[in-house]
Amino acid sequence: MPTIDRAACEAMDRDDPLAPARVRFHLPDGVIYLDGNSLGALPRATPERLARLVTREWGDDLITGWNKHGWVELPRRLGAKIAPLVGAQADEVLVCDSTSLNVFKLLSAALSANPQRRLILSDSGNFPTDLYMAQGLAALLGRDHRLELVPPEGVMERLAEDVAVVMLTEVDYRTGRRHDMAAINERARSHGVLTLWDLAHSAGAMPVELDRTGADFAVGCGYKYLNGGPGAPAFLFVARHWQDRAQQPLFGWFGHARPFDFDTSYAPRDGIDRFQVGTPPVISMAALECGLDTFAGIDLQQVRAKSLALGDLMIRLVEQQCAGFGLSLASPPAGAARGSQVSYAHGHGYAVMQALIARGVIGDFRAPDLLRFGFTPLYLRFADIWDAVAVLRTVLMQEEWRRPEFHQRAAVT
Ligand SMILES: Cc1ncc(COP(=O)(O)O)c(C=O)c1O
Ligand SMILES: Nc1c(O)cccc1C(=O)C[C@H](N)C(=O)O
Repeated sequence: MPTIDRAACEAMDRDDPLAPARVRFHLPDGVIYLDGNSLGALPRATPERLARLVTREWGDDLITGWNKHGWVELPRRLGAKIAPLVGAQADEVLVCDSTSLNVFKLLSAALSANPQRRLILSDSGNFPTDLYMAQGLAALLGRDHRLELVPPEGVMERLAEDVAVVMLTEVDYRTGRRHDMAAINERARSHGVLTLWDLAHSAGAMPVELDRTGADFAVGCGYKYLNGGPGAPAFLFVARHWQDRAQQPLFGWFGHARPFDFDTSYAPRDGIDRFQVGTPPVISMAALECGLDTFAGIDLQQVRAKSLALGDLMIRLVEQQCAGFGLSLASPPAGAARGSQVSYAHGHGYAVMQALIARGVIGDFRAPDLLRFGFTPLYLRFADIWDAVAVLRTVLMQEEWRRPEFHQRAAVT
């Protein structure tokens, strides 16, 4: 295979139809950001929008802001902006709560919709909070409810008549391995199993087709590829036909049909709105809206094509520049089986990542030994991948990771 040089990467940038989107973001000088799969970059519009919201809408308009500025409609308005990113109708998506909480709400709703069965199926690579939520819910419900874990490659085979709901994260947070959502939804449907998808590592990074593939329920994060800022509210999806049939377990007043009647008995709103619980976090929602607006006019097929091209480039350059330094590819080499990240195992993975970060290449580390590099097609350039791999080569060749300060574990990795 011919070697690739920086000029070839620059040529790819010149041909990139998404290159103009980079100016929509604030990106600090001297940093190559390969962690947008954990916390997306700051959209340029966000600071001014938040300043206006705080000083004018809250500062000057006080409580009247709820009606004057449509704060109460934010969960639906933002849901409608996420809907096209995940292949849903506008009235099937709601922005609210955290991903963890939404997993709990929708898992409980799915169990209520499949009452003859008690088993929640997931895979052993799923993100821990999803599994914890399932364990907590099973403990709360009792009556033989339980969570069963199988290896990711064993999910299809385990879908059978005893499973109530299969709960999966489409793209594995550690390796980037991608489940075949269409095939799993189809097999689940044929066995009467409901589906709950976590799209934390999919939404905004690739097209998702919830309706077309017949997904029942889904959740996702606002702070990763959707660029909503640290702790941004999450979203949930409930297929139309379940909205008035599946029981939302948390009876909050924002899910009430007439919250300002202050009735002492709960009566759910129609449709997706019953999945709201309490007051929407208006400031965080405004930041998330700026993140969603970075997708205006963006073609998701182009996002996917660029995401895979960035990943393929990284894999080729690491082979070319970093062979013999103890890295082994932990992600599927074939793009179709991968999300928007590439991971490598290394015996000193944590320290290698700290050394990279010290040189301005920000990825992250996932225990026990994975270096994780995420690709956000709206603001990454092909030349950034070249530069990041050059730094990785230096760190490995000069064994910079041996420095003691790179071995001290931080609280958040
Ligand atoms: C797949 C997945 N689900 C859920 C979460 C987190 O959920 P929460 O925002 O509730 O912390 C993450 C990342 O933190 C994740 O990667
Ligand atoms: N949510 C996070 C946080 O509060 C602190 C640090 C990282 C995160 C993450 O999002 C981690 C991420 N879900 C992952 O894929 O590992």
